[in-house]
Amino acid sequence: MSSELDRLRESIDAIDDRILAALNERAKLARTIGTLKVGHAYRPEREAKVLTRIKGANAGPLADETVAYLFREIMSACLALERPISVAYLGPKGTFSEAAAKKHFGLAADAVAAPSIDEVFREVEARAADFGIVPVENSTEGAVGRSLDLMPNTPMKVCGEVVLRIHHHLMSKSAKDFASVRRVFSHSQSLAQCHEWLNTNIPDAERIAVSSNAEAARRAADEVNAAAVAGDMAAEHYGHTILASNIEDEPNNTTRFLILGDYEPTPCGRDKTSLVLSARNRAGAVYEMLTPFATRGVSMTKFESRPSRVALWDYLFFVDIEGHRTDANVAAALEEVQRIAGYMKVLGSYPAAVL
Ligand SMILES: O=C(O)C(=O)C[C@]1(C(=O)O)C=C[C@@H](O)C=C1
Repeated sequence: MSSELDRLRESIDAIDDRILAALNERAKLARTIGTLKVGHAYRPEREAKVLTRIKGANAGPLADETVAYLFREIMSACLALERPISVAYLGPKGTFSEAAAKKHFGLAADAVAAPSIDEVFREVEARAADFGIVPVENSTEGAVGRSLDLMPNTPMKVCGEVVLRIHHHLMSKSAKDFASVRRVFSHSQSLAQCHEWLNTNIPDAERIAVSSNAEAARRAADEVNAAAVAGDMAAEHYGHTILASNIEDEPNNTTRFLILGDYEPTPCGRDKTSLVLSARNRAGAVYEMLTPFATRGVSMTKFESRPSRVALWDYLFFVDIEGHRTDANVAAALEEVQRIAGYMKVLGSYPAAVL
């Protein structure tokens, strides 16, 4: 006699068959689309539209974020069937950059660890990887200088952004509690982001800054009563036990990454454009240079200055605006800014992060 539970499970099996058939039908269409495309099969503007549409169409009870993640993976698998893609990230395995690569491209993409931010740029420029992902800013620690410094000279385009909530955990293989932790390894930015928590909970443990959180997890795994401050992926990769979760001082700790590649996305409706500018060296020059954005109704979402490294007290300005470079008001504003600025490079127009 079939119980209520068995009947419900049979219904789920029948639905799973329909989902499976629909998934394969979708995959076949994507594969055909793949044969029609020239260049990269990856189309971030289309992916952003699919995810935005699915979130809008979702009737629940699954959350919009949940269905978006499921469709992220479906598209990742469909893309791999068209043409597998590789993505260089700042390694080693277990870094937040790897988590950002997986969040943006899904699990079917081939994520390749590079030893430095410079090497991520080089791999994409040399076509050793299809795309690269680099961190550009953290909500508590500010700009990632090296990523910005390499932007003006790369022939690659910015073709996407990823926003990742950063959760740090205290993890160890050998220490069973806070009291037995003698040394804590982490990247200097992460030690800074967890400064208050470390002062309160393990004030006597020595803090050692290393090149990445993943490297910290590796070092801590080899040493008795050592711990690391790192993320979930590093804990999993090095087999640590998490002694305390989410120890970052700022609960909204977020890092923004940019995707680099030899591809210029067309508009998707919710786009951003990244630029580098330099102002002529006279009073009011920066104000004057940015005025066309205000008069054309273009919103600026980021303004960051960095020494140009060409002349003393000479600066480059990294600016993000809303809209695509081909939108009429953006194109008109850029034309005026170009005339006023000493130098302007459009790094790329790309879909604003959906996930
Ligand atoms: O529409 C396309 O161009 C596709 O290749 C299909 C698809 C998808 O699965 O929806 C797959 C990969 C692209 O990055 C964008 C979308």
